[in-house]
Amino acid sequence: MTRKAVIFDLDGTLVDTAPDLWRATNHVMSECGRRVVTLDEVRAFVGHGARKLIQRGLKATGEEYDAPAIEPLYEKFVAYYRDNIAVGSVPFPGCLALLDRLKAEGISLGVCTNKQEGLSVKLIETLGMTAYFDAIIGADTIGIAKPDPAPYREALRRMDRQGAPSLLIGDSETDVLTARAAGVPIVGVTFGYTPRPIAEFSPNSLIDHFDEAYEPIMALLEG
Ligand SMILES: O=C(O)COP(=O)(O)O
Ligand SMILES: [Mg+2]
Repeated sequence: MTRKAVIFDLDGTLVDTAPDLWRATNHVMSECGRRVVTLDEVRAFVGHGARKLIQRGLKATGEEYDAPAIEPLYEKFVAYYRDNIAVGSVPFPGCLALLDRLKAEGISLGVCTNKQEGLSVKLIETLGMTAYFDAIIGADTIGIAKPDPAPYREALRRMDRQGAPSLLIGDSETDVLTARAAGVPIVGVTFGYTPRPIAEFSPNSLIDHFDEAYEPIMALLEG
């Protein structure tokens, strides 16, 4: 059996979660008497967890709140999002076919996200994707978020793939920095959420669609 591992970012990489993150953000914005934010705005706010997403929404629509004042908004956001986690969220085109193909090769698959672990597990379950993954690590799993490499390494540890050839697939600068810090290659996807195109951060490989992902993944895992 191969000892290889592929670890995926979640928001903007495996799953197009923006529609539901957008609704949850506007739920909180309206509580604060703010204007509605657009879907494109929310796509640029994602990447550093829900607290940062809310703070960016507040900044775009008026005054920012200080950290303690974000907490009740965060609670409201999470409660709403948990109940509406996959209303409009779907895996990106070609995602499931790629996961099937990698799994058929015996490659261990994991998730390393800055979303909360509980929300990530619920989203993946709701979309019927649980069986693909040997580990799902969120920002709160070990209390350390990407771009620190610790959550990536924790995913490998739980997958029993420490020291094995592995790589990260992600959509943002955070993912590129995480992979660099972990000393592994990064495949960037161009269809995700990032204020600056991921190409600017020079990922080892860049794909526009999951149909293009298999060959570069296998080549990078061969090293
Ligand atoms: O929840 C976020 O802000 C980011 O999540 P991701 O790390 O899966 O892109
Ligand atoms: Mg992402």
